[in-house]
Amino acid sequence: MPVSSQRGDARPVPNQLLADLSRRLECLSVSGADLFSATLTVPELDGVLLPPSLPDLWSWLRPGDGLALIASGTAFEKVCSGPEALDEALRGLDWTHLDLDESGGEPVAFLGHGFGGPDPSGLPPALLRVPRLMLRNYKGRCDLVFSHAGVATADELHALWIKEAERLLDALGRPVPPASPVNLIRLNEMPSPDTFRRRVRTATDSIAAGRVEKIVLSRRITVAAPRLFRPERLVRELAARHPSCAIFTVGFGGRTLVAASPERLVACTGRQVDSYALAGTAPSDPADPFLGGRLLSGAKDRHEHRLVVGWISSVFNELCDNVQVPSEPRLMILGQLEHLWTPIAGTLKPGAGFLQAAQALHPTPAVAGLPLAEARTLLDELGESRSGWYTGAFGWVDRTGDGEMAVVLRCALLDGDRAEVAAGAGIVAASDPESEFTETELKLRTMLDTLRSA
Ligand SMILES: C=C(O[C@@H]1C=C(C(=O)O)C=C[C@H]1O)C(=O)O
Repeated sequence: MPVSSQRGDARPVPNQLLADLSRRLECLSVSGADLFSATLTVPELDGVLLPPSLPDLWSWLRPGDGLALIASGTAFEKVCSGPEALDEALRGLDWTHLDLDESGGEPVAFLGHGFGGPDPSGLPPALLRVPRLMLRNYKGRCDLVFSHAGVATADELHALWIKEAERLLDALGRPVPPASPVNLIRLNEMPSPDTFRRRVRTATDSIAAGRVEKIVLSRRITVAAPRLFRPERLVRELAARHPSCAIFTVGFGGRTLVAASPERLVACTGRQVDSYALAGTAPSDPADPFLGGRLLSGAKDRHEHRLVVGWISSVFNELCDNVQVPSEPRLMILGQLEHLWTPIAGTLKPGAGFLQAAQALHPTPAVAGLPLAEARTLLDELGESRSGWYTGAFGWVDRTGDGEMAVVLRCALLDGDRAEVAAGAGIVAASDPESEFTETELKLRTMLDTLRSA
């Protein structure tokens, strides 16, 4: 079984890799701990950055940072009632780790959740998963992390882990050829364009009446393709087009959520934590000599952005020391779109951790509104519904509390030949229904254009 690197599907990996893994994993057995993981380095797979075709694919990529986490199988999974329950589930785990090559590579749990409230897609409100096998590539170096929940003899553990390694290596050996673009058919749209415009008007009336300062309204479209969508093909397209984004897949019950999110909810390394305020959007025209000028000098977008910066800063002031907030936003350019962007950083206070920060930051006013409670009430009154974890969060955390979660945006929920895509826009006092509609169309296009080649 020749296995080749996914960089150019060109570099063969020696066939004895599986035999070597088998030898190195001999004589390990688990007793006592809820969860047991073992990490070993695998130079033969260095440079593998893209996920292969695997059922129920879970993966997290930051192509720009040379990071890929590719999961195969499940050692431990817990469906939770919401983000708070994720924290409890993780805290309660007794997790032992054996670092066979002393590479320092920690095992990770993937975790994600929806926006909150009913989710018509039927995805669970929150999920925690530790894969049976995770391939991690960071800056070209590869390690494999094997995990198991419950007691197992050395023979049982060996058999389970080698079977999973076989499955992953076999999948990595199969190339993922690109596909020619197809036309997509729009099947349905929620709400209709006119209803969306009407909701924007009601929202600006509510803002004028002093009920809320900002509210985010969204649209969702289901499309059909003349072939089955392939998550691994969509990931390749997204990684090529948006290498600075967090690109992730969450496979569940035959469907797969795929996203290329520009918005970091939280990232944590040691005690250092940061989050992105991303709000204020305009079409990006590379031929425009005043690129970004409209956004950086526009009163409406600056106001919309300032509200998000202020809110995230106040969460950071509760949880962190040395909070750093740049005085001026930068511009984030993503294909046809540009956003106002302020990265906010701090040092976690004693007692505060990654999951606490992730919970406190969800949902930011970039995806919900301000003040939050009133915005949620108004969203319900307007009939806004969020499906398939859109505007929830997804990411990973290791046992030491290092990790990252992204806001679920620029996403598609793939189901056979169908895909559901969603996009929203922040509404403030000066918002105009037609421009907000156009903004959501542009955001939808990020995913719809890419889906044509998936
Ligand atoms: C809600 C979305 O995007 C959010 C809203 C933005 C805005 O209103 O300008 C910009 C980026 C995101 O924080 C989306 O992409 O669906």
